[in-house]
Amino acid sequence: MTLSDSEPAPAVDPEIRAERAHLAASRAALRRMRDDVLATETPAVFGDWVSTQVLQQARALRAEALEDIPDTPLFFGRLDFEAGAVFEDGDGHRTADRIHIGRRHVHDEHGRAMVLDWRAPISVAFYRATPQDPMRVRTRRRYGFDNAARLTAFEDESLTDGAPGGDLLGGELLTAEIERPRTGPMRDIVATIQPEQDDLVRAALDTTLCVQGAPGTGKTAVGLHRIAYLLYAERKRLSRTGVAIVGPNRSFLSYIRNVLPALGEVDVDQTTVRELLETVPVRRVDDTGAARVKGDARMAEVIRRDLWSQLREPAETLVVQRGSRRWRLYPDELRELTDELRGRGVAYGAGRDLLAHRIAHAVLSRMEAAGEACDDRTHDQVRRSREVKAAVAAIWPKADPVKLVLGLLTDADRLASAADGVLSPEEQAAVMLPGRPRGPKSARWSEADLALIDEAAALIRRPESIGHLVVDEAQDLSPMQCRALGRRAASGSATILGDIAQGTSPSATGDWPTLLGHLGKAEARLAVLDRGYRVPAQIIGFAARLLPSIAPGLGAPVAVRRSSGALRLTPARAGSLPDAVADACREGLKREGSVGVMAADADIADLHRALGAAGLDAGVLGETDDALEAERLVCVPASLAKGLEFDTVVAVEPSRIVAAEPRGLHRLYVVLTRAVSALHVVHAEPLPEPLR
Ligand SMILES: Nc1ncnc2c1ncn2[C@@H]1O[C@H](COP(=O)(O)OP(=O)(O)OP(=O)(O)O)[C@@H](O)[C@H]1O
Repeated sequence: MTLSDSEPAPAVDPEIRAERAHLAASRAALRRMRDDVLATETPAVFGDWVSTQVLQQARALRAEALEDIPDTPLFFGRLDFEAGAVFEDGDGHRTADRIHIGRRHVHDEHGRAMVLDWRAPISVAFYRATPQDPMRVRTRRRYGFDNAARLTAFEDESLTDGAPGGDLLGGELLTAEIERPRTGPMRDIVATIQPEQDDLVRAALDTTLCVQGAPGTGKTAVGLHRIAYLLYAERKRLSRTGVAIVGPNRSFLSYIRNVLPALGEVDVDQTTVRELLETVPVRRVDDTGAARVKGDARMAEVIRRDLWSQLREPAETLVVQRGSRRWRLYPDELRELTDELRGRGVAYGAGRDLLAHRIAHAVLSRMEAAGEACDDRTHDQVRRSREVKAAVAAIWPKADPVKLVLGLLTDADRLASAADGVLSPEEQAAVMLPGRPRGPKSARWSEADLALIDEAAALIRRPESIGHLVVDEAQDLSPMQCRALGRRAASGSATILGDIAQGTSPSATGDWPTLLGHLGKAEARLAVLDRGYRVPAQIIGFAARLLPSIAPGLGAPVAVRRSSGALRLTPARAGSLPDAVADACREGLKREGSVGVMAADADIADLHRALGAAGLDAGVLGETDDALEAERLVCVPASLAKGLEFDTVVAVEPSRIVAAEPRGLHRLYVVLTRAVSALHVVHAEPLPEPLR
């Protein structure tokens, strides 16, 4: 129906009108705050181009963080407190105690808060107050918005009228948010974070957290919101040391990339383990046996032994010529210096530098004893002399991590001596590199090799640590990858997120304490999330039939949603499978949201072609970074499904997904738990046994 000029516009509730006015005023205030930042002159630091650039970059980042994202409402809630709980003016005269809560802090030109940041301590009550413990809140208000971010509704919850609160906080607006048809990349959940999640989001920076959570319990959401929270609460500390999130692959990172910017955080490194460790190009996938041995923590001992076996017994007397005089250090003295350094547990590279210093020091002591005047310059000259350099090179040769691992994995005798008593002969044979690479560039490295190179690199020089590391899908990390990540958070803390039942890598962990031990974070706080916000109960019930086989002892999440008709199984004849898949896609596309067609990786190309022939345009995940944004219908190789969600999932031929890899049942569990509204299983072969 369209309104003609003569018809009056429908009356807007005065409360909504007032809230809209506050929203508009807040938006204007945010614009002013951003303009102010942009208008500040960054002082040109005289003659210091780098400092000027740093200041300008900081200003640009601040301005970017204050950008108003048009389809993201600036506030989403309001708390009305008991009078005097929050604000009190100078005369002791109490004013209205009301705060609007939003994604960032907004103030007017007098500095008065118009919207308070959800991360501020006072906002905690929005997420935790209940009628049993109202935290001085009288009323909690939540807002509803249309797709254009126009405020259209609100919902008040009285915390003082004695009515018992529900199990979940958020009432109908929460239900609407959870049931919202999914399209494109992930969104933040800042308006509806639940108490059990908020408790993890706001854990102190020094706490290393490990969250085991079934599919859809909000682990990724918790990890992202925790980053935003920590950057707010500990901005000073973290601006020096940094924050990073490590996800399983690029498609996943692309799926989550909008969440932190929507929360005003634009300066977080989002990466994969492979990218983090990639010092040589990866050109090969290891077979399961090799990957398992290379990922085993025993490899650390093999590498350590090989590196240190390069030290040589001092055999020759060092003679340093200074003017007409010669100064000697005998092999015994050199051995003593070397042993002392080794005993101190220094990194290999640092030990090498220190040896040169120690030798120079010993020579100088001799010179001084003979009455020569020495100073720092003399020390430097001796340390850098040809003779001292040659002695250090002979005793403590330079080491290169890539060459070390290449040498170890291409020379069976060298490996045998480093791995003696650590790896069995079969295990040693399994890790050897194929072919006869002539050098690091011609070797065909695998992803598991990267962690070995990183181990060697860290033994030579310890890497810098970052302030906080969030690792998602951590159950798939090998012990060697854990060590690599743990080193990067050695002086910081970490948030480790995962689900043992979704472990698909050859080295996937069977329990968290072991993995945390490899990370060097044995003291982590272990938490469990078990309320599922994504997958409807019927689908979870179906997928959970796999649990006794893949993760005995782990339960299914308690689904927050039921949706009738969410699960469909369609048996098809072999020849008509593509038609049945196309029909299922058409069915899914009738709804509002995204449709993910998931199949064994090897079947995706054929499936994509068949859909095209049936007149269905589909993207292929992994081929382009924006497949999730560009298309509503996306073909998803099973190996890339982890962490993602689609409104409808069409799971094609489960038995082939299972047969494709050793942990195929785990992979199938991941695939079956990606659907928000509907799961349609299409198969010509019999379903895997637990699903029959
Ligand atoms: N408190 C909440 N309010 C609204 N939506 C939520 C809430 N918690 C989680 N969700 C939604 O549930 C879905 C699943 O969340 P998320 O991807 O973080 O789960 P996960 O535990 O990482 O799942 P998986 O292990 O399957 O990858 C997302 O769409 C997320 O937005």
